[in-house]
Amino acid sequence: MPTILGQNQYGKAENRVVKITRDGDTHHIKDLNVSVALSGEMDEVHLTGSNANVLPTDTTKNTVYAFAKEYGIESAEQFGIHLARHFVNSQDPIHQARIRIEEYSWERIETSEANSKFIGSDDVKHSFVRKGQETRVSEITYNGSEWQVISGLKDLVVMNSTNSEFWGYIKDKYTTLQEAYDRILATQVSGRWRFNWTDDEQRMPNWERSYEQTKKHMLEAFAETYSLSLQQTLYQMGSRIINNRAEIDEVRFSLPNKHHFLVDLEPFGLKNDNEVYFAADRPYGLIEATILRDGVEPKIPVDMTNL
Ligand SMILES: O=c1[nH]c(=O)c2[nH]c(=O)[nH]c2[nH]1
Repeated sequence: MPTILGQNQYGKAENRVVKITRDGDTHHIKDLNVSVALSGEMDEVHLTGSNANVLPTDTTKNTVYAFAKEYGIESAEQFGIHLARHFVNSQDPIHQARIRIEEYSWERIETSEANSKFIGSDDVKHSFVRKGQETRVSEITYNGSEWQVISGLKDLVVMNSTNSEFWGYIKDKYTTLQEAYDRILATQVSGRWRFNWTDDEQRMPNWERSYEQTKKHMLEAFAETYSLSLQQTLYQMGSRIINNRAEIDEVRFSLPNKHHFLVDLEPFGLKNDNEVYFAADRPYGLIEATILRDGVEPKIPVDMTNL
């Protein structure tokens, strides 16, 4: 039975590229998910197995990272135009390039005036929260006499583009991790906090204001902590809440370490001066801990996935 090869395309999908532009100590982020699809004279590779017309998908991936360095990422559109033009103009067998780009937007974490004075600058210029609302969660339990209220949030994505190090850890025969003295620290915060209000008769917290303030303290602690580990940052976020919110006795965080690896651009004759990163989605480190007011019993479940 004769068969016909129909439409076909190929390339590397979902190249996660993060570009940090450093303007003094003010940093700017571009965070893209870039998918490349090429088509052209590709009959042979499908029909006979000859790869003579195939630019490897691996090369298309490398090109994305190299172009982030060479041309910068002014906008997704401008970046996509550079890539598409390059693939079509540089390789005769490639007649069409389709570049699809998703862009994740980031906003700066604002720190309050008092804290800014405390850290001696107007604002933290390297701390960001990803746009798009987090999910706010709560769990209310009542047994006829006592209340337990736990509130929290999930899917709040934050990043520090500097002021994070990780070194001095155990090295055994399986350790390959290089010590880091200036790395990106990024996480998707899942946090729960338990109120000490248990009784109708007592004054009830202002739940809305409490949430806003708790989130603010948590974000400020993330932005202002010079981090030697995500564990240390987590503890600072929790204790900042306990110290500033009298209505909360216990905080638990589950923080995935969203790793950003510097891309090796040396093979392309380019220097990567802490600018172009590969944002890996898995596996990830998972750092979890509870922070308690002194003398208080822990009640937030260790596993918060169903909370
Ligand atoms: O902040 C970190 N804590 C760790 O425990 C850890 N482990 C690791 O490989 N990287 C990191 N980073």
